[in-house]
Amino acid sequence: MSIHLNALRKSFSGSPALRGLSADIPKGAFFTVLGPSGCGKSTLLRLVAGLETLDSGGIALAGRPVAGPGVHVAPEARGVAVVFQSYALWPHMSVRENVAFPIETAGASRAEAATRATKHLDTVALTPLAERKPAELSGGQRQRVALARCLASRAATVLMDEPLANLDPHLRGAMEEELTAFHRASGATLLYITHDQREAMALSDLVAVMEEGRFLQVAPPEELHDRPVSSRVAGFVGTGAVIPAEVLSAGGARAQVRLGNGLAAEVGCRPGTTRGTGTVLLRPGQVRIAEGGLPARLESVRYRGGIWEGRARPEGWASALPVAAPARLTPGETVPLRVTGGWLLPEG
Ligand SMILES: Nc1ncnc2c1ncn2[C@@H]1O[C@H](COP(=O)(O)OP(=O)(O)OP(=O)(O)O)[C@@H](O)[C@H]1O
Repeated sequence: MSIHLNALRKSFSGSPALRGLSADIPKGAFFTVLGPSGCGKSTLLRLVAGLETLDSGGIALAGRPVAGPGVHVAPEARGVAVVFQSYALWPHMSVRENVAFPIETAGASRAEAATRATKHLDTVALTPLAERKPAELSGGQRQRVALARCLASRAATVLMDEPLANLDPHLRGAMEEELTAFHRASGATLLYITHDQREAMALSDLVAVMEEGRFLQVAPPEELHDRPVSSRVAGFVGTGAVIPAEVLSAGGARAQVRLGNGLAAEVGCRPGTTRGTGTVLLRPGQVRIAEGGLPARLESVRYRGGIWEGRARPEGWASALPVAAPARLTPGETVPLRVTGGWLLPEG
């Protein structure tokens, strides 16, 4: 079901956690909230789940107001399932019972609950471990039990608070696949919380970048990466450099700019951009080593599996440019740079 968030405000002892946050999350979307620790992500999720009450604003699920002035629908009546970082499994129940129990309490017969539990344990490849207790499982396996329980609940909306945070990197990759499969299989609307930008990019249809109780930008991952609204958003997503620029001319979605003290480039921009000063975001792939380019000294180099990424500073420049190359780069060497892309930031 769709989730409508309208001007949400919430303070704790006078300090605001949410400061007028609004968004429309379409039915069936994988919607991720990305932001640093303390920006209000868990507060938002708890408000949607009904575990906190709003100070002002309103929340509607599938068009039905569930929180707002004079309205507070109880968590169990909202039709949402929540997966916390801690998984919240019942320790005395087997894996199978952990999945079947909520189905039974929701009114299904014992036989029906057992059938559905079996089906969903199979989906997350846990059938061989169905009779174990949670204590006898790895972190990733526990996570899969929590996912199976979510699938079995047939909740139309699933809220997930950093569900992969406790897993090692290898397991995270596998669990990302599970999450994508889960989303596809269930057709549920997912409100997913993370502070890991790589995870947000890999999983989501839409990402909201959150800072200090507000969304700075809500967009599909590619748009957030290639066309962020501000240097703040650019800083949350991917790597790169923000360079002062002079806009020489602009037409449609392209602008001719002069970067730093004289490097010419054509970059993307919002329609309606005018001449003047601005800032340009350059991603590593948008600066190439090419004959006749501006000489720059490599200050640092990192191997990224298949490509080398470095930062190179042209003489007299205040900031270094990101550079990517298929061949080995060596710190200290001077390389000729050409800019082959970039994005003029709308808000500096
Ligand atoms: N129950 C509470 N009582 C008092 N302050 C709270 C409470 N819950 C959250 N806060 C405060 O509200 C702000 C937002 O907290 P929240 O847990 O939503 O952030 P977060 O983005 O989820 O952080 P993290 O990524 O570290 O979990 C923080 O300053 C936090 O200290």
